[in-house]
Amino acid sequence: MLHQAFTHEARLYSVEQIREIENRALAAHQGDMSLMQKAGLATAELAMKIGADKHAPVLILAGPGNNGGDAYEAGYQLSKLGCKVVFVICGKIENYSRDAQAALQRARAAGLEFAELDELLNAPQQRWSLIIDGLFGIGLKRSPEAGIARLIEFVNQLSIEKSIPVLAIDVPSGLNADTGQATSQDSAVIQASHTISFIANKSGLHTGSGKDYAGQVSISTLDIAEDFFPECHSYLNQRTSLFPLLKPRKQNSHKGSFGDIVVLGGAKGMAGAAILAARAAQFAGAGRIYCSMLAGAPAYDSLHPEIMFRKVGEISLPGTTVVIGPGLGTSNLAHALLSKAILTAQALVIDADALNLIAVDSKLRVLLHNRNTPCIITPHPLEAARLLNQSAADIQNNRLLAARELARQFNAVAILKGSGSIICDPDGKLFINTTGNPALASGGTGDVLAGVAGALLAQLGNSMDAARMAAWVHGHAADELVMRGLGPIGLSASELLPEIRLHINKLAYHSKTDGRL
Ligand SMILES: NC(=O)C1=CN([C@@H]2O[C@H](COP(=O)(O)OP(=O)(O)OC[C@H]3O[C@@H](n4cnc5c(N)ncnc54)[C@H](O)[C@@H]3O)[C@@H](O)[C@H]2O)[C@@H](O)CC1
Ligand SMILES: [K+]
Repeated sequence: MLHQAFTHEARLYSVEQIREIENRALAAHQGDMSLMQKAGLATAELAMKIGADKHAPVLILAGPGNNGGDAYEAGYQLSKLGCKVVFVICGKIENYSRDAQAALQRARAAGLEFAELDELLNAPQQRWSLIIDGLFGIGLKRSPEAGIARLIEFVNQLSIEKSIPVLAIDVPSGLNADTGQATSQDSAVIQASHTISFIANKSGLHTGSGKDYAGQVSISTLDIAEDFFPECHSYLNQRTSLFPLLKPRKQNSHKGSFGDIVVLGGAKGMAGAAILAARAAQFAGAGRIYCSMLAGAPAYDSLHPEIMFRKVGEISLPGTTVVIGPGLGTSNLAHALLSKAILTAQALVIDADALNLIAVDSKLRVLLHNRNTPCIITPHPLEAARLLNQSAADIQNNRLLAARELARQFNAVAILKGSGSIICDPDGKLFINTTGNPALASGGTGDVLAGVAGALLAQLGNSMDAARMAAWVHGHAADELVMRGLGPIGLSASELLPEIRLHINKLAYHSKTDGRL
């Protein structure tokens, strides 16, 4: 799919790329307003929509860089709209850029109110209609020091206690716009209800801790023309770009048309994992589903007798899509099955213990790397850490980099699971998934994802398309169930299955709106 097919909201740029776009746009300066004035105006307009009103003042935090400049412009515009604003200046203003200085002067000349940080911290009873965070944006370099960290914590607490919306300018202060992590483990980050981000969308707002801090994200390009934006390689994985992938089924089709899935897993005590993956493949539309369990297969699955159980040694893999890993264990038999699957399966989804086996065996790594048939790997951060010989914290500190490395080293499409799952191919093309919630943080949901990915891989033939659709539909099913009050607490992996089926059908058969069949 071409870069142009994605909206500005769906394209994700790195801070380095955004700096380049900004510099070129500044050099080509067009129109009467500076980029900072446009950023301020866009912030003020959104502020009016989400809570700024004339009955209680707006608290505006302005930091030591251009993010602070945006904050002055926003306050100035809000005052023109009749709102009372109170600024708190944080950090030195001597190093302000020309635009930020001009913005501060404009706010001062308009007679707007400025308060000292201590006054604010000592007046927790003051009512605010909205808090605007203009402390740090993409220029954050280190953890906010003690004074500012205290302010961030104060604002976070105040906004929760008094239900005050918090609008972050560009990036919630303290969050790394590329990685979606705080600068260090316990450093303070603004907890925004909304973020208005400028020039382009940023990965860090959508993965790792980003979703927790950014709230609802909107993008303003500041009217920078399309030609200033280079091709990008990272996108949001949204419903609209999944539509064309799954075609309505032909009348003249049969069960052989939609692929044979073989689930390999289910060592002693873990049989349920393989059954969940097999059932998920059924609900996601595979033609025939076989399941081989190391613990010994039951005669049939009484809830889904359509699943066919075979003894481990009796299953033929060529021509099938193999989902290997759910409950597989790391025995010698598991290892032998994995080598066989890598060598002979037509397409592969590798999950859970199968990934753990690959992590410690260089021969399996080589076999996998040398495959040239479709393959999806689905590690969670700990499995990714084992595969890349890093810690889970290293993976989370730069999830995009980790996903790219996984896809490259293992020559597969990687789904790095977690909040804002990342789907990446070996060429580095990357999508951040937009669906999912904490309901998915329970046992069995990974087995379901693997089964769905297998079924979609068998139907679509393309690993990236299948991985994107599987991640999206899996998360969307959980979102829909939570909306109906069936989670996040206590949602079981099995309950995802009919919901996943519903949304796969909607993707294949529906108009672009989320209408009914
Ligand atoms: N240049 C422009 O005209 C535009 C700037 N924009 C805004 O400008 C922001 C980027 O501006 P800057 O590059 O000035 O960066 P920031 O405003 O994000 O912050 C950088 C400043 O904070 C200091 N700093 C960084 N981390 C710190 C810490 N932990 N404790 C204390 N001080 C710290 C830096 O030394 C520097 O002075 C964007 O996020 C966006 O909000 C956008 O509005 C687009 C237009
Ligand atoms: K900010």
